[in-house]
Amino acid sequence: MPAIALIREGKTPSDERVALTPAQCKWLQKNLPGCTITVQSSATRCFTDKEYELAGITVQEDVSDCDIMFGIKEVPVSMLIPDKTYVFFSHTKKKQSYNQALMHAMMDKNITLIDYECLEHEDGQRIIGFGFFAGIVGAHNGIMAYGNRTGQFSLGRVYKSKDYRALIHTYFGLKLPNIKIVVTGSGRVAHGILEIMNLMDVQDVEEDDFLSKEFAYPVYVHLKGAGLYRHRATGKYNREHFHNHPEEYDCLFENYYSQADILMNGIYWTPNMPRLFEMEALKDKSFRISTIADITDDKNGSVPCNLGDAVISDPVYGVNRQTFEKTAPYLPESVDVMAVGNLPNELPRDASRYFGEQLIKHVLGDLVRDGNEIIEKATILRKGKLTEHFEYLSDYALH
Ligand SMILES: NC(=O)c1ccc[n+]([C@@H]2O[C@H](COP(=O)([O-])OP(=O)(O)OC[C@H]3O[C@@H](n4cnc5c(N)ncnc54)[C@H](O)[C@@H]3O)[C@@H](O)[C@H]2O)c1
Repeated sequence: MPAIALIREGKTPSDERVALTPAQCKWLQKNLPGCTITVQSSATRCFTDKEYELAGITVQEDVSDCDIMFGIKEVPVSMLIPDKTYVFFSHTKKKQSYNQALMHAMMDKNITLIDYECLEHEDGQRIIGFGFFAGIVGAHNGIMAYGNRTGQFSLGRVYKSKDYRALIHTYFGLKLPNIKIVVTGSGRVAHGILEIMNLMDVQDVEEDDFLSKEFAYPVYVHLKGAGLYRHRATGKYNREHFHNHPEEYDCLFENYYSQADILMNGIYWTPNMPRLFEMEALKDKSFRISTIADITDDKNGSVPCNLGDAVISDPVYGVNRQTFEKTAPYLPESVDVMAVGNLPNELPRDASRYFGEQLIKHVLGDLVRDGNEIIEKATILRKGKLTEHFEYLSDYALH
């Protein structure tokens, strides 16, 4: 059986997440006969070297004896070991220019690349991801930003809590004002947002009521699928058709921006999908939203006033409603945007545990045995060459 390594993250700013926790490694070594895991030592990983050692896992600097290298973020070229199989989020499948050099290096080094993002069930639903904790952290940060803007309540930073359980304790006694929140999306991110809505005692209301009433308590409406999109000609929504022809649909969010205080965006978006609103809408006096948590986080994407990644240490900025320029947060003439690309890193231990569970449940056994169709379809490179499913990357991979 191929030997597994958990490699040290090398990207800057450093990421603390890891694919398997010490307890999960221990469980695998016991329950998956022949499985051996070696952890490359790291000073910044959310589980310390000591924690892995206490779980009976070998920790060392040199992992060149291993066969399958599990990481999270892009592996720096200087850290790539030739002829190995790497599994990480490569961010190459959309021909991202900032990772083209990495793609070339992996080809030169004869590497087999499996990308977590490309692991999909037959119907296209992604199998593993960090979205749930992105939704948790993003929703918290959105509410926190609204509190900072209005001075009506105060929430601390997520990363200051030891873990998710400790975070939940900080909500004790929190009483939100009578705000109206729109939550969008249907995947893991949306689930994480809804979890925070429930924990903060924000009530779920129907679309019609949200659009026509004010409430004596905080409320949210959850928009997805038919609640968010309508075919321009037929007036209907069909999930499969929408996934294949999103450009034929209108977005219904426009009806909501004059009725909501906060937008929590968790949709999956590509440039051929309609945006939630256009930038000009910010000038509209009826645009009531003052805080946007764009957890989806596509720059100038579904939320056009997402002006680019903010960072965990400074997650909120303003966007002037007339000039559309970036400003300090919490100004009267601006809308606040919270859009950070690595939100789960505010709760790295919980996010890693959640990720590892999915990895074990759906992928790892088959990966170390003979592989399967799902893994095949997520294999971008085999021994340095593009696989059939990723031939469309050939111009990007050419060098
Ligand atoms: N800011 C962050 O730190 C962070 C972290 C994780 C995810 N994200 C982003 O949030 C967004 C949502 O992520 P998620 O984890 O909820 O995703 P997910 O894979 O769990 O769910 C995606 C949902 O979108 C739907 N969908 C609509 N059109 C689709 C299409 N054309 N192809 C595939 N699915 C389509 C799917 O049916 C599914 O319900 C993604 O853009 C993701 O990159 C951001």
